[in-house]
Amino acid sequence: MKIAIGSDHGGYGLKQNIIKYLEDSGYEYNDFGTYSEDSVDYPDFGKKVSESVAKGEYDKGIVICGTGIGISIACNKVRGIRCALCSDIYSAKKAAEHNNANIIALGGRVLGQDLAQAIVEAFLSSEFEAGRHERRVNKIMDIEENML
Ligand SMILES: O=C(CO)[C@H](O)[C@H](O)[C@H](O)COP(=O)(O)O
Repeated sequence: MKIAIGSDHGGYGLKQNIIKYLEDSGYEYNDFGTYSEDSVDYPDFGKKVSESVAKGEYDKGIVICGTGIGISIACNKVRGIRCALCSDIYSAKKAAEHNNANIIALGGRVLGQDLAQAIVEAFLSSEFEAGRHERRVNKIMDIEENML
């Protein structure tokens, strides 16, 4: 599985920790930045990760800002992206199983490193269950296709 990961300065520290987890777990990944704690704008990094996932270059994405809110909003503006902001393991698992989320957003100023790693592990190791959930996800994508 190929993973795209990105953050702003508020998520930089947690991103480095998650990258270590990805490496230790044998995931292939690309780090779209940011590459320091210098102040940057989270939409720039949400866009890079989202476009790479939407194009099919990566299977799933991980994005991190201070709260996870701003970068998740930005990601969800990209056609084909279903980005789920998660602060617990159950939601991360269900984001994959029920919502077919292709990006998870985390709050670098919200989560401890161990919990964040467990959330990422739940998201990456869970698969879409389809069935009744497929109908609902299709309705979400219909909204995107027919936006005003
Ligand atoms: O979600 C966010 C904004 O909606 C993020 O937390 C940003 O990382 C945060 O806004 C950055 O704030 P800063 O004061 O510029 O570090």
